[in-house]
Amino acid sequence: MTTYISTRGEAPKLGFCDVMLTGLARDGGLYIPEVWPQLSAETIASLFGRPYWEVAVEVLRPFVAGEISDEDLGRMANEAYATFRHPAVVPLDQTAPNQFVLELFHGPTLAFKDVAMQLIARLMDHVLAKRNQRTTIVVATSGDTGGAAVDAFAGRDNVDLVVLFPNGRISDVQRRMMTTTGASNVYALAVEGHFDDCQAIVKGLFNHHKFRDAVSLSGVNSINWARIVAQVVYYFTSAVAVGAPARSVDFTVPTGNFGDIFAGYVAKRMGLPVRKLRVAANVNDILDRTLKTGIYEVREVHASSSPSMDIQVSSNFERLLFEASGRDAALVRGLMDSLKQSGRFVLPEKVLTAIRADFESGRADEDETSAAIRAAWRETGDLIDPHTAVALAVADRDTTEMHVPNVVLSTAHAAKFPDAVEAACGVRPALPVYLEGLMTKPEHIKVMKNDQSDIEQFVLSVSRAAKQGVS
Ligand SMILES: Cc1ncc(COP(=O)(O)O)c(C=O)c1O
Ligand SMILES: N[C@@H](CCOP(=O)(O)O)C(=O)O
Repeated sequence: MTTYISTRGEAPKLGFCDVMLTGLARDGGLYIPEVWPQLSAETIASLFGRPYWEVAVEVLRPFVAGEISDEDLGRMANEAYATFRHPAVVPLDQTAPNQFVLELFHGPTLAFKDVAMQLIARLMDHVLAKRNQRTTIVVATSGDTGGAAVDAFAGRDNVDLVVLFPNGRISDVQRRMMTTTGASNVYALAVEGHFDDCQAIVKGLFNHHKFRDAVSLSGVNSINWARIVAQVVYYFTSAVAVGAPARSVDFTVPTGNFGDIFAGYVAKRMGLPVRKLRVAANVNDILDRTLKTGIYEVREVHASSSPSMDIQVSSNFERLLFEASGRDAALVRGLMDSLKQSGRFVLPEKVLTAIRADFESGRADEDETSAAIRAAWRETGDLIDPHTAVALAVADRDTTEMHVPNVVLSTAHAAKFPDAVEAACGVRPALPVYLEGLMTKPEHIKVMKNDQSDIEQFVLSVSRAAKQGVS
């Protein structure tokens, strides 16, 4: 059985199912496997051409072994990816010599979050039912995680889901995906603040142990290891499609909370020959600045046309700090304390060097993002979303090694951001037919102050776990 340890070194070691239900570690850190599972070159080569759900079983098996059987995992993966509207689940397009675009937006809510969320909703339900437990999930979203969670968890018997989103800072389509479900176990809260405020509240709830135990709190943000591991799968499918393990591959990833690109790092640690992982940031470029200067410094958040990446505090960077420091939990605790107290920390030289061995970075401003949307439309007739456009702009400008295939992650469908796309190229993307009613359904939203105790009161009032005394 794979065991998991916290990046802050002061929480109990857990197995996969407990890690998945726990979310944030009790010492405020993030869980990571004690030992990185390895896939051999033969196993990686054998993934070529296989159905996506089968590859998911191969990649996830070592993380869940001894706790979830292959048969159960296969059944849940099969069901999860049957909800996608493309037979390849995550098709790969070639757009230039050695440039490929991985379309991760064919799931029910048109963003890459569906890839992990459809699977982990089934995994959580499976484990909760076996244990006869209920849970209360509180999730923070800058627009996409929330919709994916609502779709995946609406109507499930063992879960209440509370979604916190920044009021007025997400697209109408994103908001409606969270507010129109009508499911009695889903609550959409519009918080008067930024995404970082919502994420800080969620972490605050986890760090309030009495509250956390009273409502049996779980999280499905990328603080949850299960989210990361489910995202590792498409790094394998796409790399194998462009020649791995015989060839190395680069990835360019539109980045905010650092979960998606960290999944690429996990793939590399498991044996996938990844040369560089390229962080693509929008104007909220804290990670690009950090990689260039070694100083992680929180600044004001600017509203951009790629709102899901309007983030300053990137949760999963903590997992990378842990790895790049040689798993020095005391160092991670010190850096996180400094972040809390002063909004910044300085990376020790050896940590920065280790990070730069695996990562590069770039940023695209609003004009560059619009130009990338226009260029894609003019050159290929494809409408791309602004997050994908940030990555394409960075890939086109900052790729340093033209002989290595570069896979750009396309993380959302253009129709989730119709105003930004239309403003850039003059064409308004239409929602797929199955979502046609979305813009006219009644919405259920509660506006909340940016205040942890108000949110706690709300969650307590809706949590059936709390009412039943489950801890
Ligand atoms: C469409 C889209 N692209 C990119 C990102 C950034 O991904 P991550 O937060 O995993 O870095 C997000 C938000 O997570 C997103 O919703
Ligand atoms: N961009 C995300 C922000 C939350 O990221 P997560 O991967 O930690 O869930 C969003 O769309 O909500």
